[in-house]
Amino acid sequence: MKIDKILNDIDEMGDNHIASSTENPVREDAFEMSDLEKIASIQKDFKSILETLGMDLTDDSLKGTPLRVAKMFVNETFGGLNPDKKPKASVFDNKYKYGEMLVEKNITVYSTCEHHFLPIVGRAHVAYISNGTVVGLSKMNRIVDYYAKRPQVQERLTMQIVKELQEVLGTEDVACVIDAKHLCVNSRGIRDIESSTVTSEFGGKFKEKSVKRELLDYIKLETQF
Ligand SMILES: Nc1nc2c(ncn2[C@@H]2O[C@H](COP(=O)(O)OP(=O)(O)OP(=O)(O)O)[C@@H](O)[C@H]2O)c(=O)[nH]1
Ligand SMILES: [Zn+2]
Repeated sequence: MKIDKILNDIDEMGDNHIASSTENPVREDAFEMSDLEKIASIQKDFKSILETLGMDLTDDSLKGTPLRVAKMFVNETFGGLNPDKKPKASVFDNKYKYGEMLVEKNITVYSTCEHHFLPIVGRAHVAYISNGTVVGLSKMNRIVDYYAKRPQVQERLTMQIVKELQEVLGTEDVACVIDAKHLCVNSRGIRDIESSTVTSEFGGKFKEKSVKRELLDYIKLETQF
């Protein structure tokens, strides 16, 4: 009886409380509000922030800002919090039996640092080795963009991209490297305009030294943004 209860408690914790480390910390009731309701609520809250800062919301230039920001947050900047917007990745048979790695490099990353709500701007390089299935090239860019459009830390974003492509392609052999500037580091705080952050996740064969080396040779991290 006692052991049943313990097992049951663990089960419940698994279902309800322990988010896997690659998931964004999103509340379970996050989808109870429609996008329109979210926009209305953020509009009110952002107006309040501007008023607290002492801004005159009757000014022509400012009066539309709360609604503008609310729409931008829900539809654009944080659109990736809405699972309905997850890209449908069309996959095809690898009929031509292409057996080398495929690298989609220099994918634009616009994300938002979840600590300061300032932009993260950079490039993602995504690679996979086909296990019989190939994916439309643009879908890799779309997957990057979907996960980027959330409050993020770069480490999690990198892992989410790899995990999603592993599921889509049915193979562990997926890798992602992101090189990005965090405006919270560049424009405030330490104000180091030159520094950027590199994160990587190497799955399956990409853990092997020679395969990893090949990928790093292709992407040569010299991208300027
Ligand atoms: N690991 C990681 N850290 C991040 C990322 N984006 C921002 N940060 C860091 O998160 C940290 C937050 O630290 P805090 O000390 O709570 O914030 P703060 O007082 O504003 O820190 P400063 O930026 O040093 O002024 C900072 O060091 C940021 O540089 C990210 O994607 N990954
Ligand atoms: Zn930050």
